[in-house]
Amino acid sequence: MPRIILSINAGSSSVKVSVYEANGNSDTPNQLAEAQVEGLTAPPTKLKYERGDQKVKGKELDDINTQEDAFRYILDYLTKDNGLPQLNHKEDIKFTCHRVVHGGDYPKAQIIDENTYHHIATLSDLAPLHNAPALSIIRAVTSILPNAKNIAYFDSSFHASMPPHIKTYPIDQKVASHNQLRKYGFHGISYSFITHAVSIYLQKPASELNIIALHLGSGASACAIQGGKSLDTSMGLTPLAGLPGATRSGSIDPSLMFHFTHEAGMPSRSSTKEMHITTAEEILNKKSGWKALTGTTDFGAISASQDPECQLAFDIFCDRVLNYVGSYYVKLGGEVDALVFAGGIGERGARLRKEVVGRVECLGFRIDEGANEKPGEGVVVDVGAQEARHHTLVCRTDEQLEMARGVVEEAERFSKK
Ligand SMILES: Nc1ncnc2c1ncn2[C@@H]1O[C@H](COP(=O)(O)OP(=O)(O)O)[C@@H](O)[C@H]1O
Ligand SMILES: CC(=O)OP(=O)(O)O
Ligand SMILES: [Mg+2]
Repeated sequence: MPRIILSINAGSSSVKVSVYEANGNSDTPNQLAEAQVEGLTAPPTKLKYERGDQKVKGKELDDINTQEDAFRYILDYLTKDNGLPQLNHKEDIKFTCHRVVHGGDYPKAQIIDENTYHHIATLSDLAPLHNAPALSIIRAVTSILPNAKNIAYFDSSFHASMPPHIKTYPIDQKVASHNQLRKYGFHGISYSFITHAVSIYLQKPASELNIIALHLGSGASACAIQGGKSLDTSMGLTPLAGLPGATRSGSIDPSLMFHFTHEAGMPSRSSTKEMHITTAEEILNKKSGWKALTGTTDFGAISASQDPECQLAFDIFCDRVLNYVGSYYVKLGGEVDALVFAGGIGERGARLRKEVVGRVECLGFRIDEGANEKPGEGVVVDVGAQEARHHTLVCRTDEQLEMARGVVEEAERFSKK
């Protein structure tokens, strides 16, 4: 009998849930449906749904404010869809995969039992927009689908390969080691998908593939991938470091906060029993980025606007992205197969791609304007000019599929306990 897998991706501005059917002898899960609630940081939230030819796009929703609300809404929607009889019996859902952003030192996916749950909870302060919402969904699944086995996939695992001189911060090493203060890096489930997809597209084994990958969504990061493994990435101990995002400042001078407010070190009023953050962390994670600069977190609207604040936000993003493309190109010794754009902004932001690629022409990249404006169908699409030295690709990343594939691949390990 086919097994049903529910794959849940709780991002900072969206929740995406895909339903798969996996047959015993095939290693590729077959997608039955995909539902997405987006706009959690820019209400009204909207539903996108796809099952075969059946499509719903942009249905506005009321009273959906958190990732848990979004998940409960989606599960209800899926189970009420008459065209999805596979979900009529909740007990048929054998596995649920959960994207958990901060997994500390976990090098691979884990079955969620009491120990893993508590370990993920202890990391909540280090991913204030992510771990607690993911745990709220895990709790909901445990009560609604008691028969499903919950597996956590960590955004940080892909970066376990970063060498010590890249993951170590130059601070007192006793404190660093005691408090586990190092660079972890995130968006790893997406980078793993991208590596696999680009390796197939370029017909080059992943172990020989060098790419500069940009996952640009509500949270944005860059990754230098060498021989299919993470060499460096822009996020750090927390997803705040590196590129700016919808509500995040990205990297700033660490002293800035003490000049911004005298209350920087005080507990934030939005701290909860599960998650403690300081006022500084609250400001830099939730009240900065595109929201602070322009009043909206919708980068599509920012890119289309002529307002000076939007133009400034756009220019800042291009500038910070360039910092990483340039330095990762050097770290990879110029041996780069492709520059890859992914995530909501990377996949849909033609203007941003054009601007960034235009600025790195000196490195051998060049955009094909027609292909860039309207990238064709497919998981990976070339938007670079034919004569360019390196490819410029758009990859429609799919974190849910990456997790579901992992479950099928490791079904034996996950079925044991
Ligand atoms: N046409 C567009 N051009 C640029 N950015 C866009 C466009 N459409 C959507 N976006 C942006 O994509 C981002 C969401 O990306 P996504 O990767 O789905 O987010 P999340 O981090 O929640 O997973 C939002 O900032 C949204 O404004
Ligand atoms: C790690 C991270 O920032 O994720 P997202 O872009 O989904 O918020
Ligand atoms: Mg995301």
